[in-house]
Amino acid sequence: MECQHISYQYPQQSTGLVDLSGHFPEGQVTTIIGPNGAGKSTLLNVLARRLQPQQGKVLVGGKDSYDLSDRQFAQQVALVTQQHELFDELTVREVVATGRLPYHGLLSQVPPAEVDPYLEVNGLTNLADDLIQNLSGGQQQRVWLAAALAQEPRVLLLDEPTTYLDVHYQQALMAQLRELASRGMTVIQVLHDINQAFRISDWLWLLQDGQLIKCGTPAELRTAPLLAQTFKTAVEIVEVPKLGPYIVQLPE
Ligand SMILES: Nc1ncnc2c1ncn2[C@@H]1O[C@H](COP(=O)(O)OP(=O)(O)OP(=O)(O)O)[C@@H](O)[C@H]1O
Repeated sequence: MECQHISYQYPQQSTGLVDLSGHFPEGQVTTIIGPNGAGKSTLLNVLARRLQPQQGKVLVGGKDSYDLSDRQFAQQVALVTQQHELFDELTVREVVATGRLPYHGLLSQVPPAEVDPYLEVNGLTNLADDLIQNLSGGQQQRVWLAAALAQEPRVLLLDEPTTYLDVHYQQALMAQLRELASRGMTVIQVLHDINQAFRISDWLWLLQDGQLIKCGTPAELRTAPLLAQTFKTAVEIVEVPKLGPYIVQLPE
């Protein structure tokens, strides 16, 4: 996936995204980081075709994303976000089955055998017949991930996927994302925890005020002056035994 000169402005807003260009390496985990209001979610929504940029293009597999039909796009790109359409009356199995709609068109046409593996791999088999509205936030998050994976996308987009997850499931999710990338999926996520972002990612995009300040490997971006300037706080990078470099925010 690649951005070419993307600019996006919300109605009556001056900020959004300003002339972003860069790529998201195939089969790798990229994390978009930056302070509040930097444009991270806006960028993810542009990549997911939920917001149409006023200028520039997003390329998916070398094609302009807007040259693909809705169905073709959904076979290429899946989004896991915190904002969900009202699916309250659906069971877990039905929600995961919605991920197969780009291949079948109607929920009733989706064979259970195409849903079961995604329930299983996300630990949802026992919850399959429960209504999604009766699940905890963390369980719901796993259902949305399972539905996105059922789309069999080349590119998986995730907005703050760890928000409702406890420490155990956060680690399990990060391991799952690494595994998906190792099998060729391009994973692009927004995370607030920069240490987690640096630890898990192959590639990082650092945004500020709607602009791409720098993209590169964790080693290239892990510099105290760059992070201090972008996040407007003093930081130090310390070496923690068994963990490696750790970014610490210093008291004001
Ligand atoms: N629906 C909207 N309408 C108008 N302006 C918006 C809307 N959503 C976001 N913005 C503005 O666009 C800018 C970027 O917002 P965005 O949510 O993309 O930032 P972010 O980096 O994801 O922030 P956060 O870390 O707080 O989630 C901000 O100035 C925000 O106020």
